[in-house]
Amino acid sequence: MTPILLLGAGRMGGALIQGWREAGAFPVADLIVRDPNVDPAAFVGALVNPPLEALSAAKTVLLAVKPQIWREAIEDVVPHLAPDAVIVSIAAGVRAADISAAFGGRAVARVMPTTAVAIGRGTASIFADTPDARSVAHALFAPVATMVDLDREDLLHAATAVSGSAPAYLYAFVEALEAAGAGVGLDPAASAKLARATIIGAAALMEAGGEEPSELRKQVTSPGGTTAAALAVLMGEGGFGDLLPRALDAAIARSKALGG
Ligand SMILES: NC(=O)c1ccc[n+]([C@@H]2O[C@H](COP(=O)([O-])OP(=O)(O)OC[C@H]3O[C@@H](n4cnc5c(N)ncnc54)[C@H](OP(=O)(O)O)[C@@H]3O)[C@@H](O)[C@H]2O)c1
Ligand code: PRO
Repeated sequence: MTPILLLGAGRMGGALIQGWREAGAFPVADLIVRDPNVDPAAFVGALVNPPLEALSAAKTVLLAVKPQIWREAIEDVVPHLAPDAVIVSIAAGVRAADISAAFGGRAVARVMPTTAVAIGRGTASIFADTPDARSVAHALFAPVATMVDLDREDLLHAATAVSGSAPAYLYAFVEALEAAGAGVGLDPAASAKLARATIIGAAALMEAGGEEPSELRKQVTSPGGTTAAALAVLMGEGGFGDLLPRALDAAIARSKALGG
């Protein structure tokens, strides 16, 4: 399945390269990077923006450009690809059938990853047209992500809302917690330190103990105590139970729109 051609090496393509490097998954010499403004020094050892003729060596093509420009980004590439190259797209919303048609009928897998692939702790929701394409997607993401196979392509919209976008929800929560802590009198630096360490510790505890989030929540929530008072706000009317379905609906609608 190598060499791997990355069309786009921005935040997500770059995160994958970093994760593969740290996991020792694919030698950097097996990577071909095509991204017009990339600094070759960031990908030493890879073939960076080679002449189009060199792209015929690629066995796997990772489509990692913005959904809005994917068609123009592949136009001059497709005629140079090997007939049996497998396409793996991480572009939000863009349908496998459209990608396959634009790539001359080649097999396609779609993956919705998260940025933590950079440290081998990503998540990857995977859908593929064919078993071979699914195997290629598995091989790309197994070294850096927890994988979930989807048996219907339309579920990728939901997976994007629940997983691909979700790291940003957590970071927004931490930002808000830090700001709220400063708002109730903590020094901003102390609030940031407390908020970040608390969230990281809580996530680590969830991972280490294997207990349900609801059980862990109960362990923190003394009857009639401070946590119960705060959760009445966060989980009451207008709280998480209302907000998250609305947020997921918004992400899903945007994912569908990006697919055209
Ligand atoms: N970021 C995430 O958390 C995440 C998660 C899951 C999936 N995705 C998907 O991953 C894809 C990339 O997202 P991203 O966040 O990595 O965006 P990004 O940081 O903008 O990366 C895209 C890269 O593609 C480059 N590019 C532009 N035109 C190109 C062309 N013609 N050929 C090759 N490369 C080209 C861009 O260069 P310039 O910046 O110079 O234009 C940029 O470096 C999107 O489709 C997105 O839906 C992202
Ligand atoms: N980042 C991409 C977006 O915001 C896809 C999921 C994460 O559209």
